[in-house]
Amino acid sequence: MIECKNVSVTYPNAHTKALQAIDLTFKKGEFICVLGKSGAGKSTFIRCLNGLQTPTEGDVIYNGQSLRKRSEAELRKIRQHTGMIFQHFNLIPRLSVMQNVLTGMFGSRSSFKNLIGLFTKEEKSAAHDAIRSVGLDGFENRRVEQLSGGQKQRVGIARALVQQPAVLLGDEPVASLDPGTANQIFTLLRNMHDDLGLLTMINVHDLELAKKYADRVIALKDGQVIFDGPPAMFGDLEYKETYGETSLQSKL
Ligand SMILES: Nc1ncnc2c1ncn2[C@@H]1O[C@H](COP(=O)(O)OP(=O)(O)OP(=O)(O)O)[C@@H](O)[C@H]1O
Repeated sequence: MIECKNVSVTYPNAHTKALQAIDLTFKKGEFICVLGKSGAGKSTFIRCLNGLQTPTEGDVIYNGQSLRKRSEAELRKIRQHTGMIFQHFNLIPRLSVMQNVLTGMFGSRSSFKNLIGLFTKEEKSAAHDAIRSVGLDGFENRRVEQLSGGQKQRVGIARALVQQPAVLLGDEPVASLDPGTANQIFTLLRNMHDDLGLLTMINVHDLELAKKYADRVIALKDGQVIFDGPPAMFGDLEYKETYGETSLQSKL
């Protein structure tokens, strides 16, 4: 479904590569967590998968289509069914929950319709359904700035849902949340993943979340893949190699 072929990224003026020759294939139905310490390349990697970041070498093949040399309009079309959720939610704080969720449909509508903010009954009904499915029934008209972090991330997930996603990407979506809320968000994501048969890929700092929810773990270090396998195989040695220190559990 998504294939990375020898993907490298070197940022302008950087001395080292943020990603180095990544060769990986991801299939529908996989729930993947990407681990790595700060600066390992996790965000760069996730952003390459939907064309937000262009590899300086190599290519990303998305459903058989190369993302290389695409115009912004072509990329928007290709990623129409790729939902993305972010650490800081990327919502519009002064707008309502409903208005924020409806922006998830922008990619499939004309710019004119988006500009005048005209939505059909069916579109509004689909947004209502998404809001209900993330547990925010009754919050439709609430301004997003009045919500808690966990509720904001639910809005972010509802916005991704109305895109009718085939792929869901998360760039540290629970890094700003307390452990209990982080678990609730991961439960919601996992249920959504299973119900819709998605390909889900999420950057996460917390190994316990990765072990609890993922089918596959990828660990990055200095822009290279140092582990790719089932969470159960990611032990103390792998932890030490990834983070450069011993896991808390093995110290206890
Ligand atoms: N826009 C940029 N310009 C220059 N260098 C960048 C840019 N974005 C990231 N980098 C560098 O690329 C490397 C990988 O960064 P990236 O943000 O992908 O890591 P990360 O694993 O997501 O880190 P974190 O967990 O802190 O978000 C780092 O060395 C970082 O400093």
